[in-house]
Amino acid sequence: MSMLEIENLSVEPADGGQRILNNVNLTVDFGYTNVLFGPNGSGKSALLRAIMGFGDYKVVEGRILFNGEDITNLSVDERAEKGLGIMLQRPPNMTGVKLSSLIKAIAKENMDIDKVAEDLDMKRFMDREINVGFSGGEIKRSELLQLIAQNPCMYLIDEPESGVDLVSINKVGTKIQEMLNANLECIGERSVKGKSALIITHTGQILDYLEADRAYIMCSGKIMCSGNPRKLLDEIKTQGYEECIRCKLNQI
Ligand SMILES: Nc1ncnc2c1ncn2[C@@H]1O[C@H](COP(=O)(O)OP(=O)(O)OP(=O)(O)O)[C@@H](O)[C@H]1O
Repeated sequence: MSMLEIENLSVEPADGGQRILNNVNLTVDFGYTNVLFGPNGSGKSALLRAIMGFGDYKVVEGRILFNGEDITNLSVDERAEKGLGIMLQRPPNMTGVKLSSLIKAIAKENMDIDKVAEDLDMKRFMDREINVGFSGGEIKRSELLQLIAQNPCMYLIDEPESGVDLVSINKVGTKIQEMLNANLECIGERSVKGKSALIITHTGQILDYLEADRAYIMCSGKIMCSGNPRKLLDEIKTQGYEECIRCKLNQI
């Protein structure tokens, strides 16, 4: 059994429209960090949002298993209680809500969140309204702080490096790896010490700071292949995503 198992998942927009994900199969084993590559509009964010259970998508086929349990029809908060957490690509502004208030509400007792805030250079943002006027890098670091505060067993991370300078990518990537390695029991009904992650990355820059075990390539809402993250990234850099179809033929 893996921590996360996506079985034959097909997803459509909740308000109707064309299918976004088609028969997606993907797993993340206990203690593994997997990455997801794919061109713009291929369905990567939709997959992460569907795993977390956001209402903008409806599952029309397949299922999502977490720690062996079918969570396909659970609400977002039920999934969060079971140990899933997400760092969004474009989180909304939360006018009127200070970052410190949200962190206080969500932080788990066993988490030294002051230290995390300091390491992410977020202490000076604690009295500010969440994301209001934040730069691209500040939004990412704030999102990561919120994710870590919840201490989930499974980190779903959408493009941690987009719009982020090299120093911030270093901070974000290093902190993700540190938290994944931390010998700290994460939340969920089946608490485990080995946390797992599924990370969307376009450039692969984050791979300079964290160890990824397996990569998947998604094109047009389908998983085309999987394999060694560095090897697949090199193939994308030299041959582009057009090779996805050929890749499908050589599927691992
Ligand atoms: N609610 C929705 N209604 C209609 N179409 C949608 C909806 N959400 C996503 N889509 C479409 O589904 C496709 C996949 O979107 P998604 O955001 O998952 O792509 P992505 O791979 O994360 O792209 P990027 O790398 O640009 O962030 C896109 O063509 C997008 O326009």
